[in-house]
Amino acid sequence: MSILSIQNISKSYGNIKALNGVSFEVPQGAIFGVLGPNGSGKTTLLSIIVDVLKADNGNFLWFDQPSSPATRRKIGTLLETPNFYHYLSAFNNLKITNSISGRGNVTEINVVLEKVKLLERKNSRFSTYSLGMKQRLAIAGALLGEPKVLVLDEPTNGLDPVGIAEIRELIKELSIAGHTIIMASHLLDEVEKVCTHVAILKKGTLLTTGAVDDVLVDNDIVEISASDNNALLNILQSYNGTEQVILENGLVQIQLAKGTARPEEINAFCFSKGITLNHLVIKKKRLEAKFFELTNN
Ligand SMILES: Nc1ncnc2c1ncn2[C@@H]1O[C@H](COP(=O)(O)OP(=O)(O)OP(=O)(O)O)[C@@H](O)[C@H]1O
Repeated sequence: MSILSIQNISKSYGNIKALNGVSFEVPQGAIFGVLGPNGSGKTTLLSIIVDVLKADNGNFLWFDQPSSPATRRKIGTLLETPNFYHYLSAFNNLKITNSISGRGNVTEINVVLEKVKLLERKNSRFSTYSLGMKQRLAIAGALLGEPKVLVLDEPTNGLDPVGIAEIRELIKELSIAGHTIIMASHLLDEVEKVCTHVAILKKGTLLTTGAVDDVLVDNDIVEISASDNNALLNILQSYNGTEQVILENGLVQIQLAKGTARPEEINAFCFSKGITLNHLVIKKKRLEAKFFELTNN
């Protein structure tokens, strides 16, 4: 079953097209990253799927059903930092969250505090919390009402490295505990480390989506040269399996799918076409380079 199915969603603010016909599916149990640079439409998309904003076109289904109070009860959201009271304890702050949102009940508060590892500090004032603890408390608030799905907008934004690591660990633990997680991020590294699936947005358009291992797979790059690199480029047009062949810094770069680089084959192919190589090196394409290429081309 697909937890969320987004179909052809578009949204404009005046003449700014924030989302342009975006479609993708979030599988059950995924940690799904919505990845894109600033301004690519991530917050707009998350706001639409939690009914804070209305799409101009397109629709979305939660648990194969149109959005309704019943589906919304199964979704915990954290789109912006909640306004917790600084002079109250974590426990009392969550009591207020519970009474305002109507989600969950008071007996659940200790359970969600335990989940985010704040139970021991439940009576400490919010003002004594580190930024990472404050964010974990915000996630605890989103966990009230036992949601099946958590929607988090840039959950590690503004945190120090320790806080970031804590939140990433927590997200993985919540996933193991059975929650499907949908999170926006502008950090490729974060999506690689935390997410199982990804949708990459650029200026409101979906560039690609799928399992992280498939979408962000490393490519093999074979770098070769000969005395006449233009002739080399030319013959490679008929070499099977290349994804891209370019001339860069005086070397010919052949991009191949991961694990398909066979240097002896390329060497033999060039030789059979009358070209002797004077350089042959295999490299891995950096994921950053791939992300840069995806979002810039
Ligand atoms: N209320 C608004 N009024 C006008 N334009 C808006 C509004 N909200 C967002 N936009 C514009 O829509 C586009 C998408 O913004 P959005 O906040 O969804 O992107 P984002 O990927 O979440 O970016 P960021 O990471 O910076 O928050 C941007 O060009 C933004 O300036």
